[in-house]
Amino acid sequence: MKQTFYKYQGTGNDFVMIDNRLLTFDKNDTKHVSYLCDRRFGIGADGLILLESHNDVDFKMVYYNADGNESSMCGNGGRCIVAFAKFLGIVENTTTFEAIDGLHHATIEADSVHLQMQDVAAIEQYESHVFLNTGSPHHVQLQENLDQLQIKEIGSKIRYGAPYFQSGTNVNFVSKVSDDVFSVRTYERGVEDETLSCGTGVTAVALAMNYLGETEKNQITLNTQGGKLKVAFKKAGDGYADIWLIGPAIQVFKGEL
Ligand SMILES: N[C@@H](CCC[C@H](N)C(=O)O)C(=O)O
Repeated sequence: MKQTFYKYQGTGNDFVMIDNRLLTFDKNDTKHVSYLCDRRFGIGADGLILLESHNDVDFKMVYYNADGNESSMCGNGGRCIVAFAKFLGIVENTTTFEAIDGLHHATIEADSVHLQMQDVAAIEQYESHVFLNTGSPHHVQLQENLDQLQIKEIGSKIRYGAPYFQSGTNVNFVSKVSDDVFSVRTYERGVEDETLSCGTGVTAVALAMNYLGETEKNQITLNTQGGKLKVAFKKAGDGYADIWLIGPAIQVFKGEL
């Protein structure tokens, strides 16, 4: 049986999107997922996302990295699946759905999706970086000469090095533009390369910059290689709550497998 797929992108973080409400997609075939995400032999994407039915909320999101493995939360993918659910007529402009890290609320305003992220209870501060989990694990470090960095090379050393090793982390390099604007480049675990944008990554960067006192603002603009995202949040004890990731989510094309 032919399988219809869609391609979505959110600030250049791109995804194969499949309506799997009839459970026809083989979720255990890691090689097939990585083949579909391959940019030379397949469709090409940073990840693959299945939209499935849910008993209590609007739908369920299942996320795979380009290496074919199911992974933790994808913020840009979360925004894209909300746009996809609207396209399929499952939701209108507000929704609640379940992802691997729990329930997410979202609203749609024109091409922009506002996605509520899970609260962050704690941030670990080290000499040269901070570490936090915004649905996915993120190493965040301030960096000069961001444009000249060999992200794949230095990101991979950090991702596979101590204390992360095989389970790994995503790695974000940040430079301050102004009090409420930061530029970010991200090495993504599971893609094992720089991606043009990472939603949980820019969320981690915005919280980390506030935590380190680099900004007192609670709405930050993040310049990624693929465009601008916004993150809004409230401080809550030692952590952060009411965290929103805001930006475009665009359908690029439709095809058949
Ligand atoms: N692109 C994503 C992050 C996807 C998960 C990540 N690669 C991991 O395995 O931790 C985003 O937009 O958040």
